[in-house]
Amino acid sequence: MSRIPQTLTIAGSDSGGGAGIQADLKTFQELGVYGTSVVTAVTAQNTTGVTAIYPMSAQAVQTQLEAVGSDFKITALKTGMLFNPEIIKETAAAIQRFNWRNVVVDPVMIAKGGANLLQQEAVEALNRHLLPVALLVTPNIPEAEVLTGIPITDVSSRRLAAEEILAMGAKSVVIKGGHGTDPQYAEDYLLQANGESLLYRSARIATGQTHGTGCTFAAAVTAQLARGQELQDAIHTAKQFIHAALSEPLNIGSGHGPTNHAAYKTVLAESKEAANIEIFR
Ligand SMILES: Nc1ncnc2c1ncn2[C@@H]1O[C@H](COP(=O)(O)OP(=O)(O)OP(=O)(O)O)[C@@H](O)[C@H]1O
Ligand SMILES: Cc1ncc(CO)c(N)n1
Repeated sequence: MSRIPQTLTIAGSDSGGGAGIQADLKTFQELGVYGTSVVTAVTAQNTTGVTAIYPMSAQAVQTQLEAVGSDFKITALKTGMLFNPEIIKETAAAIQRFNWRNVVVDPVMIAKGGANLLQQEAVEALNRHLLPVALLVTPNIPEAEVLTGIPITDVSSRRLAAEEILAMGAKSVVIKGGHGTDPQYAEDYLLQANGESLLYRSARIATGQTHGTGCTFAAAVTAQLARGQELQDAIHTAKQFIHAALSEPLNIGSGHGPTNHAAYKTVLAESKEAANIEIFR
């Protein structure tokens, strides 16, 4: 009997349900993998913004990691909001202790409304402890700029920033283009340690309902890795998943609404083209 792939998200709780742990678990479920979770912080949050952050103690994170790691066979995991250096260190230590592979690091820093989800002094800890154990790092453009100190203004500075992130020890990086300035396309740029690069391009959807796009994208990559897909294909599926989730908005909340995590399955069931994603080498 083949067992369901088991995954883990180490992230913050979003009471609004569109980002963080909630987005991750919904995405895992939609893609047919079993999701476990380690909560790093509880946020009071909705589509209009974050009103409070309650970080867990390092010990609370460590004991959750122990509970998951001692029982489940985790074949892929993602990290999201980690908030402070102590939580980052506990996370990196558990990854090593349990010999977890297929580690996707989403270096969550700032919520769409501007709230700081990662303390300033945690950036160095992220670079030092987590990037070296990452199979894939998934910064958006501003996060890639903070990680590297390189302003991303064109394709060559984007490449330079990606190279710098690999130099910190990550095996691959995808710089997501949601924050890009191109009105026509949303492009995600992948660079791997072997020098191979790919560009995933979709049409840019004109919508304000983008709360949790980054979490959802990284969770979809994680689910596909757990299911045995190769990295380049896992990113392709994730891009299709987020494109579908943005295409069929739920229209809930009065601010930046959440994406529709169920849309990808519906699109597949109707055997429509999931999304026209162009890939350039
Ligand atoms: N308007 C859009 N149309 C199509 N795709 C989009 C759009 N906005 C974002 N995406 C896609 O969503 C994914 C996440 O990218 P983005 O840069 O928005 O992440 P993020 O800023 O980390 O998100 P968040 O912080 O809200 O969780 C990428 O695959 C990106 O190409
Ligand atoms: C808990 C949490 N994690 C990540 C994000 C980034 O979208 C958010 N807004 N909230």
